[in-house]
Parts: sequence; C-alpha cells; structure tokens
Amino acid sequence: MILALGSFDGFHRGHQLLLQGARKRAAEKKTPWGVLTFSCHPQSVLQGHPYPLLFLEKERQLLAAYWGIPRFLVIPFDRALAELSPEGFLDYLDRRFSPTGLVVGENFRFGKGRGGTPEILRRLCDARHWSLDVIPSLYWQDRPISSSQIRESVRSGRLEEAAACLGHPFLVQGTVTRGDQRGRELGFPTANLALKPEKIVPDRGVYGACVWAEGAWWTGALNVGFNPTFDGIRGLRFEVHLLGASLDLYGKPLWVFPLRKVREELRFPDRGSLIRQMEKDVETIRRWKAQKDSYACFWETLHGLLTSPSEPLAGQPPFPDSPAAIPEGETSPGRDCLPRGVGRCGPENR
Ligand SMILES: Cc1cc2nc3c(=O)[nH]c(=O)nc-3n(C[C@H](O)[C@H](O)[C@H](O)COP(=O)(O)O)c2cc1C
Ligand SMILES: Nc1ncnc2c1ncn2[C@@H]1O[C@H](COP(=O)(O)OP(=O)(O)OP(=O)(O)O)[C@@H](O)[C@H]1O
Repeated sequence: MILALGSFDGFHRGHQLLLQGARKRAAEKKTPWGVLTFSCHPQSVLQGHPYPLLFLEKERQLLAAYWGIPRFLVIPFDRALAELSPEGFLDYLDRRFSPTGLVVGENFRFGKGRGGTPEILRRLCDARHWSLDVIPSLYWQDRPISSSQIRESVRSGRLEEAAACLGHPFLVQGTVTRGDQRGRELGFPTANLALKPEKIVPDRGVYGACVWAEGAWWTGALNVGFNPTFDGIRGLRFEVHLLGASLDLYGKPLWVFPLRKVREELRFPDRGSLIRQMEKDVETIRRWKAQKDSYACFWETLHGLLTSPSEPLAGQPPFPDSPAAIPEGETSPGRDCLPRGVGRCGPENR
C-alpha cells in the first residue's frame, strides 16, 4: 500500500497533489493507496491545548470521501508517538500498515523534535525498499499553500481566497440549537449552530452561504456575531437564515458553506433599521447566483455523499487524468494541477 502522510486539516490544493501522486504510484505498483493522518491534530498534543482547526473529524471525513480517498487511516497522535525517532516511526508504520511506499510534501517533518526530513526519509525508505515521492510545494500568490494560511483567510472573512486554495468552499457542520427566538419576529428566522471552540469560523459579519438542510440545498444569509442591536450578554452566534424555507430545524444537522462576505455586523438604533438592512442583505445574496453556480460540481457530488453517506467510495478515481490549467495566482512550474472549483462530478472524473 502507498501512504500519503501528514496532518491534513482538510485537503487543500497542495495536499491534492500528494493524493494524485499516491494514486499514480499505487496504480504503477498495482497496490492500494490511502492517507495516513492523526487525531487529534499533532499541534494539540504538542502545544497542550486544543488547536484551532479548519475541519473537525466529521467534516474531514466528508472531504476525504469527496476526494475519493479509498483508505482514510486516522491514528491517535499522543506523546508516545511524538517521541518516536524517525526510524521508530517508520518501524511503527511497517508493523501496522506494511506500506510499500510513502508520499510526502517537501516541507514534511516527522519524528521526535520534527527531526525527520525528506532526506532522512529517503534513506530510511531506501533501506526498506519502499518508494518515496517527495512532492514540491504548490504556491498561491508567491506563498506555499498551507492549512495555516487558509485558517487566516477564513478567520478574516476572505472566503473566496480560502476556496481558491482549498479547491472548494469552506464548510461548517453543526446542530441547530435554540436562540432567543427573535429572528422570526424580525421576519428572518435563523438556525443557530452549536460549534466546538476549536472550530475556526469567519470573523464577525454577514455572509452569503450555501446550506445543506433536510436533504436539500438552500441559499443562506449567515450572520456571525453578537447581535449588538439587542441588549444582553451572549456568546458569539453562528446563525443562518435559509431563503424561502419554512422548516423546523431544532436539533437537526446543518452543513453551511460560507461563500462571500456582505458586510460587517453593526449595531442598529432600532429593529426597523436592522430589518431594512437584512432585506438588502438578502437581496444582495440572492443576486450572487454566479458565485454559487461556479461550484455546481461540488454541490452535486456532495448531494450524493450527504444523501447516502455509507455508499462505498473506494476505487473512484478522484482526479482528472489530463493536466489542467494552473489557475491564475498559482505557480507550480511543470506540474499538473486541479481545475478551480473542482471537477469531480463529470463522468470523466468519477
Ligand atoms: C442577514 C442577517 C444580518 C444580520 N445583521 C445583524 C446586524 O448587523 N446587527 C445585529 O445586531 N444583528 C444582526 N443579525 C442578527 C439578528 O439580530 C438575529 O438574527 C436576531 O436577533 C435573531 O436572533 P435569534 O436567532 O437568537 O432569535 C443579522 C441576521 C441576519 C440573518
Ligand atoms: N503547498 C503544498 N504543496 C505540496 N504538498 C504540501 C503542501 N503543503 C503541505 N504539503 C504536504 O502535505 C502533507 C500534509 O501536510 P500538513 O497537513 O502539515 O500541511 P500544511 O498545509 O503545511 O499544514 P500547516 O500549515 O498546518 O503546517 C505533508 O506531507 C506536507 O509536506
């Protein structure tokens, strides 16, 4: 088996090159391939506190299915694993998974004190007769694409940039809880999501979103903030109004895909002013159809995965075989790259 190794807080466009590399190498050797990653994120263990993440486990599982990763192997990351030498880590991999090849990025470090470099890995793999593919970093606007950089883009509400680097829109999964039940009085009922503290969400503001609820896609007006127009102390709210929906969503799971920021959250002098602004927000978001349509393939593929999550995914080739154009802003001379917006829903890709 060929294993792509890493923390994988999602599978950004740089990671996608690793997946592509693993699939090609596996086909050549006529062996299966998969991703080997960790839970918790190594930084949570090394720093001793929950590490803010783009994607929690359920979300990461969905994305692994989306990318057609046939074996998604998650091993616990603990102090004992962190203390292994590079050689000890490979012995561990050998005992548990008997790989015949590894795929890593050029910036991959592993083993105690991050002492294992790709050069050390090369020596250790050669000694075991394993193949090793070291994939050069994929760049976006003069910087290597990284989960850390995408976390910053999401936090600061730069969702188009995050989506360009991820290859799909950012997403948030959560269960609907009760708010102050004021939304429906305002004419804009909102589903409030309970989120774990380590989940990264966009900064305070109003956003256009796409939402999966009750087995269907909806256009959503998302507000992230503290509702400063109203008195009282409340924590950060992540609440979404589904355009044209009349649903009882309490206790139901929702998948929210924030696409683009509309404006900052403001304190209005009265309810009437807030309502007038919300009407404008909804109109603006309704007009952003093109934004949503540019991810048509993504919604279509996810529709299938969310409707029948137990559908076996193994064996589906996740990537186009032909090289696609490198999107604007991205530089990676001489290497194939996935098209922007993702193209897995056509028969050629699935
Ligand atoms: C599109 C949209 C924009 C919003 N903008 C603001 C805002 O600028 N300021 C504010 O105080 N609340 C804003 N809100 C939040 C409302 O105040 C909130 O939805 C309402 O108080 C209902 O809260 P509830 O879900 O707890 O009942 C906005 C909500 C939506 C859906
Ligand atoms: N831009 C990239 N291009 C190609 N490979 C990459 C890129 N970024 C990371 N990798 C590789 O992908 C695997 C997973 O890495 P990891 O999850 O640590 O990525 P990261 O995006 O650099 O995360 P972080 O920013 O949190 O360090 C590793 O083998 C890593 O070397």
